[in-house]
Amino acid sequence: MNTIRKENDNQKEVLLSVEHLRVNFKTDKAILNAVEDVSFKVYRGETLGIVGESGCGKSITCMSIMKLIQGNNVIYEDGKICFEDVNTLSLSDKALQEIRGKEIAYIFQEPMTALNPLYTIGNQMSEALRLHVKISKKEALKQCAHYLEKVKIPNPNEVLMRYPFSLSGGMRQRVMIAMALITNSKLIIADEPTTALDVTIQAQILDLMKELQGEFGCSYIFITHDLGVISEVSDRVAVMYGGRIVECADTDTMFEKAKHPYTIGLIASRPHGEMVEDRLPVIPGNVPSLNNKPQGCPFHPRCEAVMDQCRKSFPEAITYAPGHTVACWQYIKE
Ligand SMILES: Nc1ncnc2c1ncn2[C@@H]1O[C@H](COP(=O)(O)OP(=O)(O)OP(=O)(O)O)[C@@H](O)[C@H]1O
Repeated sequence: MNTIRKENDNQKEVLLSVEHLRVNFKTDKAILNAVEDVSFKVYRGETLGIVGESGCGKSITCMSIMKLIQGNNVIYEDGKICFEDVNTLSLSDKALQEIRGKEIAYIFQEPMTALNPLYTIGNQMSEALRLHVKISKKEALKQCAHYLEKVKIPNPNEVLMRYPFSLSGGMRQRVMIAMALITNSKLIIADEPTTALDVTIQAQILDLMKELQGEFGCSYIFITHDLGVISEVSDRVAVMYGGRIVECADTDTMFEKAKHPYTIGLIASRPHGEMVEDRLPVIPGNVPSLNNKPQGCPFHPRCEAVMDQCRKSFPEAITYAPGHTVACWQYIKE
């Protein structure tokens, strides 16, 4: 049987390494496995896209990095999350507070999740900065205006005095990006940041994020269910299904040489420019719910290439080619 080869790091510097992460939720009736044995790396200055259908565990995986999951029914059963060699899962709340918003920032689909409607933008941005940097309020506001300019918000001094509800969705998302950059975050996790925006604003925000990455050298994890967005922004892509990463590769390889039947189906069902048929192919069936996950590979009930082994156990990921891993029994030779 193939053994797992170490991923080819190509001398790139690892910023974040998630190893064998398992996240469960305890309910009255059962323990639900939301994330199972997930491992991936994020290199300095790159964008990793995480893609998969709703409920596959993208957000829970990424929120675990900063232990952001609400509620006391969450169990980090196993795994390690090394951010610059610190295991964030083992940190106290106080130590995590130091990292949140400074080293690692999380941008949500709906910025109002993070912005307080009762305070002005200037108040919130400057206080977020002053949590991590010892400067006067006046100096902080000056820096805030500078960063609002960076995210191309016109009249930044006027915007600093406004309340979040008086800004458009696109403007609020720009404010969130400015807040992530002002503290010099090394890793920005963007969770469907453009899904709620219309297409032109979405394109502007994606372009802006790319431009700022060039200037600030930060890394992004970009969570989305939209393969079009992934192909635009990502250097590498991890595909999730049923709480697992089923395939990971650089973006070109993923779109041209995907190996996992789920990835192949996902790419085939994507609207594209040269469509000759009226209908897009769809992957039959639905994503399994957490309390009804099939044994073995969670994709097997929907998979056209299903084999006996797929119903019994989930395969270990193998390195199909340098930098390209896939977890599918088809590629494991006995
Ligand atoms: N607090 C919780 N208690 C129980 N189950 C939860 C809790 N939070 C999330 N889940 C479940 O964990 C699974 C993974 O959720 P997650 O939000 O990571 O999915 P996702 O891939 O990000 O989906 P979406 O694209 O819809 O946001 C889902 O089935 C979700 O219902």
